[in-house]
Amino acid sequence: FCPNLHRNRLRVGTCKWQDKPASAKVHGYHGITLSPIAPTSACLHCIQERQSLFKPPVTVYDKYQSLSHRVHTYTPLSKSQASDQQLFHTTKKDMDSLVQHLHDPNSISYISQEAAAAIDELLMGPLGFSVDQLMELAGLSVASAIFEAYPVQANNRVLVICGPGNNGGDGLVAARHLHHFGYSLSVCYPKRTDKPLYHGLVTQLESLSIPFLLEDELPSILSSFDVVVDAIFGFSFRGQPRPPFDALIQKLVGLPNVVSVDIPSGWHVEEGDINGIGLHPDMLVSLTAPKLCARKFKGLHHFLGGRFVPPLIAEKFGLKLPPYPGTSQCVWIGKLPSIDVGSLRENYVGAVLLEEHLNADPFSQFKEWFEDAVAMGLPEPNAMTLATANKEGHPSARMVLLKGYDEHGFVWYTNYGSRKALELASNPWASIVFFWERLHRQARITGCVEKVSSEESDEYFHSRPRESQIGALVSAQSTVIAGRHVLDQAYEDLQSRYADKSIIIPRPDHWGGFRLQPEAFEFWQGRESRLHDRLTYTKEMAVDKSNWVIHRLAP
Ligand SMILES: [K+]
Repeated sequence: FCPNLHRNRLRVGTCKWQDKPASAKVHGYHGITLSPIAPTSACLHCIQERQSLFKPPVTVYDKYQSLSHRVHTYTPLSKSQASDQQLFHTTKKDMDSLVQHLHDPNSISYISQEAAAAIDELLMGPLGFSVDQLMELAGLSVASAIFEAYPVQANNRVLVICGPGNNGGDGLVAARHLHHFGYSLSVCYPKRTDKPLYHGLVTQLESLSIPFLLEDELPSILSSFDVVVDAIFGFSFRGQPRPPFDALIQKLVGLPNVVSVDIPSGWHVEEGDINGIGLHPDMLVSLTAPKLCARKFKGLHHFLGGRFVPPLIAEKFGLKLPPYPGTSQCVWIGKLPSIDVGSLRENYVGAVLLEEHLNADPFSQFKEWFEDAVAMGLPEPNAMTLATANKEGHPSARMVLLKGYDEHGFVWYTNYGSRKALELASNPWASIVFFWERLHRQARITGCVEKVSSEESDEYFHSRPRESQIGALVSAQSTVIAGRHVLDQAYEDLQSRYADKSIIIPRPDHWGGFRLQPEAFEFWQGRESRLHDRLTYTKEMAVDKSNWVIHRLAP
């Protein structure tokens, strides 16, 4: 199962467990006990347990086949990773459009206060929306965007400060969703609106035992929150903030990780901070369309939410808005940050690799990790870097796809005239490396390489799609060619030669498999503060050469 927090749904279908007994497994700090087949009450209990135990900084990996648990909206360099699922569900046109918006934020419309109010009226008048409906979607967008920018593991404690209007209502809704996403919520709502909609939202939060804090309680504890949501004023704000909100807004000035809903509170809706309030949030979630003041926003994260604008409104107001990826409720519209490569680092928190967890046999250990990578839905978990060297010791490395593994070794297929094949012919030693980034894991395997039997190559060759078979025939890999047309022409010729699908395409002699027979393995588990776990299996030091000897290496 997958507690698919961000997408507002939970997969509770039948679990797929590859070649494994129905067993519980402990990862890292917390054991999550998974029921073998139908994840019903036991799993729901796990989720509750996960939410209550899930204090930062802990990562728990789910071991069952699932959708990627992270869903993303193209946050460049966000702390989260772009999900392949999401990419696949986005059309090429939308992708192009998104990329264009990322590179040119001016391609998005910014609207005036008057236009925002007029859109509001249209939506809730002739277009048939109700306020609670829009508020629900707006609040969900805000919660989704926060989930993207401030992952729950590292930013668990969230305070939402709500104002007296609909912006405050968005905050109340967002608080509820954030609670369900696994955050620990507190709300400050000093001037409650006396309307059934707001009473309902407050009751919902109270039923989740979310504490409501008085504004007097805030000064001493504000810094204890990881994220503070400013849902005080939105597009109807005018003039100077009046008490008690003036003082409340001042408490947000200078705080890190402030998220403003629609407008940074106290800012003029069109001109920005002309009141000299000094609030400069880290993140802004514009709703429906960014307001003019958002042009002055200089924070790290700018998202657009409110995925409900019908084309009629976009046409009437000449709105240029980016497409939302996949099923996402928000889309990144910030400026691409300049990249300091040296500062790109991930702190690997969560899982551990201890000697007592390790299989005595490295092939079983690899199998377990490989299956974890598959179960996590990682893209191309079988992609590996293959490093070879020629007889002078000059190295070369490239990515290849693992096509099989067992106790005899690790197999991939290639062109026997390629650089790697030529290098292997003169120096059979090679190294392969798998990096499963989302699991913070790396597996390194070194050994001697030999060609697989021609029967094995034949079998694999004929299992490939016909187009790939033709591709293998076409490409004299690693040789210099005059241009792309050489390949296209040869491909076309062969396609017509083998147009009759009953003709078996012969495997060319220059194409086949290699098998690396391991002499050494290293399993690397990223840990906090660079104190990673590294456990090796080697043979050469073993007294009995058939046994593997395990050592721990300093990280
Ligand atoms: K606001």
